[in-house]
Amino acid sequence: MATSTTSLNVPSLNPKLSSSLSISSTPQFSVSSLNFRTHGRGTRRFIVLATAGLDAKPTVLVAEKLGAAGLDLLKEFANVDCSYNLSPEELNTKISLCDALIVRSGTKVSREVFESSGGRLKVVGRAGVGIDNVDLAAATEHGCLVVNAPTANTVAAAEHGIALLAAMARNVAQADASVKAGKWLRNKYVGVSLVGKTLAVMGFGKVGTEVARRAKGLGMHVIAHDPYAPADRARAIGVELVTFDEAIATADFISLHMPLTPTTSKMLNDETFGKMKKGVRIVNVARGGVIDEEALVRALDSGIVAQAALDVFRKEPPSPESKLVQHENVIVTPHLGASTVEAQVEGVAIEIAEAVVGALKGELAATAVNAPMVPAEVLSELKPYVILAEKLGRLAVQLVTGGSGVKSVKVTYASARAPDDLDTRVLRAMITKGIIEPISSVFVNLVNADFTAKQRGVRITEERIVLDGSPEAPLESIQVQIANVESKFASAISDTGEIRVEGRVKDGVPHLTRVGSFEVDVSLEGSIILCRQVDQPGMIGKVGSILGQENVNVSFMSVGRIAPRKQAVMAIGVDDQPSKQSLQRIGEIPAIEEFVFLKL
Ligand SMILES: NC(=O)c1ccc[n+]([C@@H]2O[C@H](COP(=O)([O-])OP(=O)(O)OC[C@H]3O[C@@H](n4cnc5c(N)ncnc54)[C@H](O)[C@@H]3O)[C@@H](O)[C@H]2O)c1
Ligand SMILES: O=C(O)[C@H](O)COP(=O)(O)O
Repeated sequence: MATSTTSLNVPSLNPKLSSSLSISSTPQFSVSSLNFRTHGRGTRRFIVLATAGLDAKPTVLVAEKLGAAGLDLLKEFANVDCSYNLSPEELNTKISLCDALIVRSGTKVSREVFESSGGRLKVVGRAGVGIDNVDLAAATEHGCLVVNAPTANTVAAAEHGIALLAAMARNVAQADASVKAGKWLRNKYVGVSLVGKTLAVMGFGKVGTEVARRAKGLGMHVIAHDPYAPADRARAIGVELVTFDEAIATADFISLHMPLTPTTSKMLNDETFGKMKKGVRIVNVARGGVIDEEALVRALDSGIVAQAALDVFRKEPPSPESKLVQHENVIVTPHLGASTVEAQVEGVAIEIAEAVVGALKGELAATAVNAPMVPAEVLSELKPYVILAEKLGRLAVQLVTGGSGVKSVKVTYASARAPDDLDTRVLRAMITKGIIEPISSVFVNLVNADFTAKQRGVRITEERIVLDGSPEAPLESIQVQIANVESKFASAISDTGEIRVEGRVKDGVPHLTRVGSFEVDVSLEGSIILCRQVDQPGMIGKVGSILGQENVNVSFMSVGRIAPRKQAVMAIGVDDQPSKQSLQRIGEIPAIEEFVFLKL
């Protein structure tokens, strides 16, 4: 049965999106724009979650206990529903009313959760490090950002690892139980010393490093195995990085600190236990799944493993009858690694609340785990190009004749920057968004852009033209070409047979500068009418007067022509949508050979 405390009476603070850039207006809380804010956090890296239309409070479901400091932060911005111990069915039902979900390790955020959310769930916040309880693939497919709190429980977990190490070596738990049972077994509980022993730290990340530091302070010889850790970081604290086999073969104690992934799953198994020093002692504050638990029982029974201290289990809570839990040489704790007052009341709670609120506001998420990381300063510089990219995608796809099928898109960036100095992932994502959103009900953001394109069979290739000259601006132009399609505006087809639109940023404003083989210049605001005509005097006036009669404001007009009195393309920017009748009258102007109305 779920316990539920809901706090909805929070101050009527309307979230303000600072420095925000709304690219399209879609319903509240739908993720459909990119917002930028530089946090001034030095070199931290960020990704963008696109969020739009936040003119009412979002709802955050907190499904596991979160520290008060975090809840207070959330309540300043959102309606907060604290509902603990939800069954999977209850979670699936509730989730469709929530914009964000915060969990710890006790809640499985499965594919069904994302499917049940009906597209409303925008952020999952994991109040801790391990994200093995969140279906990341499903989150990404649904455009849902997953953020975690990767730093605030590091010391707590490391201290728990050391606590278990010492408690195991000195039989603290067993001796405590026996004294409480009225016994006094001074000979039975003789322990082993830590000083001078070799500790193998498996996974030399944040927690592993802190465990290593502390173990060195206890006089242990520390080695570590981590295929991805830099050797100089290990050397700096006097730890040698070794191979997996060397680590397990030489260690008196093994402490596990790697994440649970398909590669690390059951990495301690019958075979690897067989390679260990007889009498090895194992501490696990990482994840239960990295050990084959049945194999560990066999290794304990055979004496290969003298003792084990376990904070985590494949299935939590483990069955009370579990042979492993009941083994006399095993001590256990109920996944307490992160559970200190310092880590939970403030640390993790604040870290995750800030990440979730920031993501809901459309700010840059520093701790996103399922989206590409793009530095804030890069995003800030690319801001107008991001708008340009989406609008070019949107224009290009509207030029495709219905039923043609968009399969092959080529994006060409012309820039004086060295290729390594231009990160185009956000631009590619926004072009994808521009192309896919007008032709489907799928909502696209930086999280799911590549996945969505792949799923719809749209192949997006990118090409760079390296220009001479000053690399002041990141880009000179962006060109979007759609191949193997017919166009409802034949003039948009380039001499090489693709639909082609090109744009650039002028004075911070995105402009359309080429359609097919015609050069134009129209700012990408409002909507655009493209007309092909025989170049002759009075055309601008004729079209302008039809629009004027309907009070449609013309923001920009530009004519691109092959040669005087030959074919020309006129691009007309309009603030409002003209009526069908007006568009029809424009089409009936004798010199006009074809025209198209495009919404931006
Ligand atoms: N018991 C708890 O309450 C508790 C608390 C915090 C963290 N944890 C667990 O500890 C893990 C580590 O946390 P962290 O903050 O140090 O994460 P981290 O990402 O900083 O470190 C994980 C390290 O494991 C390494 N690694 C990955 N694959 C490996 C492999 N096959 N072999 C060896 N090393 C490998 C990575 O390179 C990385 O350096 C988390 O994933 C989480 O599951 C548990
Ligand atoms: O991965 C983590 O951060 C730890 O396992 C802590 O999990 P918890 O938040 O459920 O205590």
